[in-house]
Amino acid sequence: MKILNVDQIRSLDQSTIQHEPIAPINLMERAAHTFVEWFVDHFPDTIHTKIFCGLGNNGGDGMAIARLLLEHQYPIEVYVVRYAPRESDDFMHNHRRLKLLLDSIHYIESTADIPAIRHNEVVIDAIFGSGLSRPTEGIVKDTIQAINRAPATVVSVDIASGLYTDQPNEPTDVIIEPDYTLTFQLPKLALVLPKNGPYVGNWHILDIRLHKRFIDQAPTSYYFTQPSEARLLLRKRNRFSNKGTFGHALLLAGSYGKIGAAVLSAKACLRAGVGLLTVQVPQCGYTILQTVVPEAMCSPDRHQNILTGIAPSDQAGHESLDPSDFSAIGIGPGIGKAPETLAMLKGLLPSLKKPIVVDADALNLLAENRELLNHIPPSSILTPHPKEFERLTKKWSNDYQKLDLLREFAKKNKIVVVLKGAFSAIATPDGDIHFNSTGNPGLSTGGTGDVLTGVLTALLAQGYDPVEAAVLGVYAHGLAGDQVASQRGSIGMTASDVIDALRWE
Ligand SMILES: NC(=O)C1=CN([C@@H]2O[C@H](COP(=O)(O)OP(=O)(O)OC[C@H]3O[C@@H](n4cnc5c(N)ncnc54)[C@H](OP(=O)(O)O)[C@@H]3O)[C@@H](O)[C@H]2O)[C@@H](O)CC1
Ligand SMILES: Nc1ncnc2c1ncn2[C@@H]1O[C@H](COP(=O)(O)OP(=O)(O)O)[C@@H](O)[C@H]1O
Ligand SMILES: [K+]
Repeated sequence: MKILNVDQIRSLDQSTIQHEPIAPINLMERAAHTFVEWFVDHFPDTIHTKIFCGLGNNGGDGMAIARLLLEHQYPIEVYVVRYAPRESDDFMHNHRRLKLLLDSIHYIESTADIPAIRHNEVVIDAIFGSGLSRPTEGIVKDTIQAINRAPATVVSVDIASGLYTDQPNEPTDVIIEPDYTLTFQLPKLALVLPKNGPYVGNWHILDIRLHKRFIDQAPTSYYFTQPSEARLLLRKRNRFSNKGTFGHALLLAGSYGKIGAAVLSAKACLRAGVGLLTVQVPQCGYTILQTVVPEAMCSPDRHQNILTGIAPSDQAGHESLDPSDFSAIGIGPGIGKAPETLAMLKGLLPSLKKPIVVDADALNLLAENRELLNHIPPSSILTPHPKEFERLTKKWSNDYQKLDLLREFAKKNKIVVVLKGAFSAIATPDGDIHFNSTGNPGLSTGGTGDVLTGVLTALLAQGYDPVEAAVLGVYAHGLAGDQVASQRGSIGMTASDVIDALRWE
């Protein structure tokens, strides 16, 4: 699904109005209906609801929502924040209609007009939407602060009032902190950025049937992975397949005290459908790996505690490993940053021809030896969390700047970069950014990144295109987390739970 900018969203409105065709006021009515459908479903107990409206079309939505909630017997109070002398046409239309049904509409012109808000109420925030053009000031600011202080549940219409849709806010800006944002038709860039977490809450998309052809043709470099899109990437298995069909992956993982990282990646790699798996671990991990992941072959490093090279240990007659024998290689989970491990990377990277997966300390070694980036095979997948990404690049001053850095880094190095976190951002060598839609805070626990490395290595080994592997793998990893959360809650989720919940259907 595309993420469009404010100008495109405005044109999308116009295009819908022209091509459907539909009168603007009816489009607003449709938006309000869709909102109320969600609201009634979510708050079935006709809870007391205070609706705060601005004077533009977001306020117009609020007026229409108020009327529809009245029809559903909700006890409502409506407050118009009078910050300017002029209202939009569609606001005025809905204002007139509401006045016929409601004894009184309240107007907020000074702080004395701001009502007390109780905990057992819901607030609907319809002050500003995508038309926000400057920081909130004066009475709007006072009202927003009062709403934020109140113990009630807050639901924002389209986007929290005060939050820009696709540009950074200043830290001093006063913005609604909603529990829910119900946004119309398409996700907005502001909704997927970490710093905006408090101004977004749980957000949902409401389909208001805007002009599909316009959306299809609109240029963008931002996408949000939908379930149907992820499912389309999934390859069907041939009835006559054999284990050779699904590739042979090599994982280079683990060091003394971190063999668990190798175990988690290995198990996840198998659960993501790889045909054959070899794991190279330091010798201290050999027995562990052979015991807990019997499906994988294990190649012990010549070193007891760290990885030093993919040449075999000469004892026990192990066969020599040749990187080109593997359909995909994943490097990094738990490997540490010993000089010998760096030497292994330096020796290995220039010899590689196929895309690999690079994670964790392998990324930190790259950050400390940036010339190695030139030897990463094109289309490889790097999976930094924000701290690792900062080490690879530099500090950013806001999330929009971070996205620019991410895009440039992926383009310049011709690689796929998965910047992990809530709504992980996957940058492609072409400069597109795909935000993931699955996952939850339960995944914020040690080992889940190792699981992702195993998953992505397995998908590359099966021949998935690297961008598709990243989009699908990150989606499936998050979905597994969601599955665990729905069964046992998100607190206490473990990386092993996530592996067990991986599904490919
Ligand atoms: N997209 C869709 O598909 C659909 C969209 N719909 C709805 O329309 C909403 C967009 O409506 P909108 O364009 O009228 O903008 P909105 O946010 O209501 O306010 C703009 C007004 O506020 C003013 N203003 C701005 N910032 C200010 C500030 N800090 N302090 C004071 N004033 C400020 C601004 O003034 P100006 O910048 O012109 O000086 C202007 O007068 C959208 O979010 C959605 O809810 C649905 O109904 C149907 C389908
Ligand atoms: N709040 C969250 N919402 C969704 N996904 C999350 C959240 N926190 C972490 N994750 C996911 O969990 C994984 C954590 O990876 P990483 O930080 O490397 O952890 P580890 O140290 O366990 O390897 C990433 O895939 C990340 O996207
Ligand atoms: K709003």
